Amino acid sequence: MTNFSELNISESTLKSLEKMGFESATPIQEGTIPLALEGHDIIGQAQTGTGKTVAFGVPLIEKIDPKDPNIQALVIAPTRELAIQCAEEFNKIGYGKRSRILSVYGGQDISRQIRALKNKPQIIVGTPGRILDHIKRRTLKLENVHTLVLDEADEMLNMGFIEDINSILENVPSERQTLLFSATMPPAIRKIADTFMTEPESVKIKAKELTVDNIDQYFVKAQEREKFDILARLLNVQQPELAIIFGRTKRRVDELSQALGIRGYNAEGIHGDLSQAKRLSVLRQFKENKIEVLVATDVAARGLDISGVTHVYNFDIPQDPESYVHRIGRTGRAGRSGKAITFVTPREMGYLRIVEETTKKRMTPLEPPTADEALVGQRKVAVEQLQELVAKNNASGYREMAEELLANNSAVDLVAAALKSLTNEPDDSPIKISEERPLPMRHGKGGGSRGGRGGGGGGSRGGRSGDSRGGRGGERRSSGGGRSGDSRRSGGGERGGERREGSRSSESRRPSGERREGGRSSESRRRPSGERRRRSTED
Ligand SMILES: Nc1ncnc2c1ncn2[C@@H]1O[C@H](COP(=O)(O)OP(=O)(O)OP(=O)(O)O)[C@@H](O)[C@H]1O
Ligand SMILES: [Mg+2]
Repeated sequence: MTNFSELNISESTLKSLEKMGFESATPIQEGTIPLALEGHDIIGQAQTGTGKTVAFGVPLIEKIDPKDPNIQALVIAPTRELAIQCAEEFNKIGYGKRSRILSVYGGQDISRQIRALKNKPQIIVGTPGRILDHIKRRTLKLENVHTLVLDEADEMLNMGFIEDINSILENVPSERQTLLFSATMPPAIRKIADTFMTEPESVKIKAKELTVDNIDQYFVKAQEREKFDILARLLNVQQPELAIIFGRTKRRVDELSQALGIRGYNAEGIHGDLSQAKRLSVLRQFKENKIEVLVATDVAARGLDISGVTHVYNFDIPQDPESYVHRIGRTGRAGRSGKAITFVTPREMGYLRIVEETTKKRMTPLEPPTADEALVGQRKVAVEQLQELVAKNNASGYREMAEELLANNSAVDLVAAALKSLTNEPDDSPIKISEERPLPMRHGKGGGSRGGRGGGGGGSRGGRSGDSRGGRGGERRSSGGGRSGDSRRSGGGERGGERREGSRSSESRRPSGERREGGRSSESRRRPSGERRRRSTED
């Protein structure tokens, strides 16, 4: 454990870190901060939730000249929420130096941002589309930028932002320091490094597994139509403090959050078709524990740091192992423990194996709880609630009524009735969740069956290049349309249900005729150039 004071950090920043409650540097911070302070370009890789933001945030803040009113640093992030979160973290790190930080992202009134840009921010954190928009409007001047950060660069590549980033960088001096960070570094990241960086130093925190140890990983094998009831029972039995449920499409997220609401859970959905105000308010309520279950597309998979997330459920297994790593990484952060439960249909078992091969970690099979077990879970909560109420001792207004009731009934009957009324009994109100098509058949690298666990993946449909793209006739999506930031965010031309938001999942909808290469690395799944589409909603 290294103390921050050993890392050549200024007094004011050390004070900020202390104020943030950090005692010692995490390995990625220890590995990158001194190198970055020496001016090297850096590719930093470390598991989810291990403090990468501070790893680039500290050198960034250290390099800001407080007397220089120009924009000195630019940080690019793939989603709006992440841009905001980074800016908030920098505000804390830069507290002592009074650094001026501004986030710019799509979905927020641009004239407000233009006014804010006039207040001489020194650091800009933003999403690619909106940054580009400001450049085109000449409201963002980047000629004095000396430090550039790409957070979750591989995701920006997946989302088709590479051209935007290229255009942005034409406006940033080539004489600069570039820092690039992510928990996963698929081979395609090399391309970004070659394009945007100068002799980068790679700092990879060696770990046996790609996922942190403190996340217990399970899978539940179930048919598509059984998944919702199993999910509801799992929530009853596992009693998460805060849970994130990932679904594959926006429609899925809408249906799931509604269905959970009907069954009595405090759930809300978040995806790219919601207004920015709604996205932010849902996230805020979740952070404040006013919502217990957040249902999300991959828009919430990267980088978001919400303490108290004890469970992540992959209602749909993600298509890419990288997406899996980031999704489950929303729990088990900063050394806390967490549980990740992934639903997989028998047909999709091949994906599970690919995920396991990538993470180098086996998931434990989990038997779906029975309705009785779920009921036991809910009753336990009712007992706890009742005990809490007694402990609070503020029900004096009810004592007289209680005595009356006790005069005419047995105490046991009364308490039993009270418990029953407090129990959210698993209810069977019919819920309609549209069935998702299973992912195309796919084998794990090893291919063979694993001791009766899987079985499923072996199909005969020549899957990889074929069935992934066929079939979903009538699907449309915005083609990226106008180049300026806002135009492509709304995703207005897309159809309600059919869209996928997952990173590379859009691959599966490529018009036929384009071959998807086999192999499991995301390099091999990268879209051929010229076919770069962005996920429509995130800038
Ligand atoms: N030195 C430290 N000591 C204790 N906690 C820390 C330290 N550095 C960062 N943290 C906390 O750890 C949590 C995770 O940090 P951060 O969001 O930067 O992770 P990350 O590595 O970027 O994860 P992801 O890959 O998911 O983006 C945050 O709540 C952060 O405040
Ligand atoms: Mg991060």
